[in-house]
Amino acid sequence: MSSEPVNVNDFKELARSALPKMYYDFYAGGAEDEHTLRENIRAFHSITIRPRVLVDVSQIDMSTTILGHRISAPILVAPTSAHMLAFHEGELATARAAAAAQTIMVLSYSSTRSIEEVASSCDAVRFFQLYVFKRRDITALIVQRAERCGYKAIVVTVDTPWLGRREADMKNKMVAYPKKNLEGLMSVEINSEPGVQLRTFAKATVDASLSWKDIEWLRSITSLPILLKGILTREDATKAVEAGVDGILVSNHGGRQLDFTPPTILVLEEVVQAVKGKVPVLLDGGVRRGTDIFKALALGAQAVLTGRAVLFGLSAKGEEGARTVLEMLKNELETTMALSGCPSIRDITRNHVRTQYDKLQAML
Ligand SMILES: Cc1cc2nc3c(=O)[nH]c(=O)nc-3n(C[C@H](O)[C@H](O)[C@H](O)COP(=O)(O)O)c2cc1C
Ligand SMILES: CCCCCCC(=O)C(=O)O
Repeated sequence: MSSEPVNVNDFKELARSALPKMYYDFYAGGAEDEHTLRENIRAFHSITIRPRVLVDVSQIDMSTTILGHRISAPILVAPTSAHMLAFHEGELATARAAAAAQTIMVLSYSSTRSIEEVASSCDAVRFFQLYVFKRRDITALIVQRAERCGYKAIVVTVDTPWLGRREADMKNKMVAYPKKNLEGLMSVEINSEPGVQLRTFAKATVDASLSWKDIEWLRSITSLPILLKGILTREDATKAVEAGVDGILVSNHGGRQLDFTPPTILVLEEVVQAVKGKVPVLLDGGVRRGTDIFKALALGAQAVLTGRAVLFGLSAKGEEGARTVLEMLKNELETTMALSGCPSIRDITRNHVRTQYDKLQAML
């Protein structure tokens, strides 16, 4: 690309040129036919915006709070693994980019920089993402480390009892990357072929028996708020609220787990209605534009998280790239709010969007 990137898709192309194919495919790819991966993005395109005019938009305020923490805009950094494959400073650079954008980064348990290193990289509010391991003692230890290092919430990923089949990784014979947080705690040696090492590792370590009763156990090991990541149905949203969690993240893991799960933006409203405002509902999956963020907020999300957009920025231009991506998304959201007649986040309502379902209803 000869000109400077002006949007996330431009950064995706830069990332494609900057990275070895194996790493690019690991970041960009999804499970099996990648139907959900594509639909996450396409579904945003099926929703139109109903702008209101003659509203005073001379001042736009995108700031909001998540679990009591003020952020500059409702865009968080989703937990993604292995940032050192993108840039030598890895998650340290991402953490600084998130801090510069005055937002929250959720650090992946499978980061290539440790919980402690990221905590001391810069001053910011951060959350920690957790997989529950068969070794519950090690799980508890990791949570304690995150708590001690000042992380403000635990985001428990519940859509990964097994790792999804990522066929690009199989074809590329993707190699395992270091799991910094597990060093000295458990063996990360994997006796399997490149291409399936991550799946083999997940099968050996992640507790596939995890179930609703274990939320109580999670509660017993931390005083931090607990969010569940990977909820896609009203049934599970209701159970999550009953189990006493502090927040829900509507997510299909960016289309990397079960293919043919619905695009997150299309099930957001179902979850929001089931939750009845009892806990915050967040969304990730396919967010590439400020208009996507606006649509998610209109359908009831308190904020969105973005995974690949930040990875593309980091791969293309390191810390500056990750920061630029976050700033671009903020700028696009700001423009969308101004052009839709919404000077603040609370002015964005259900009436500001029209879904395919709304169109069908109107025809009845
Ligand atoms: C390369 C990559 C690694 C990821 N690693 C994790 C992880 O370690 N833990 C987790 O809960 N989700 C992980 N995810 C899923 C993200 O948290 C998020 O759900 C997804 O990226 C959102 O979709 P998007 O990439 O379209 O924004 C990963 C996603 C990608 C692309
Ligand atoms: C122990 C499970 C490995 C998880 C790998 C990171 C991840 O979630 C991903 O999508 O990749």
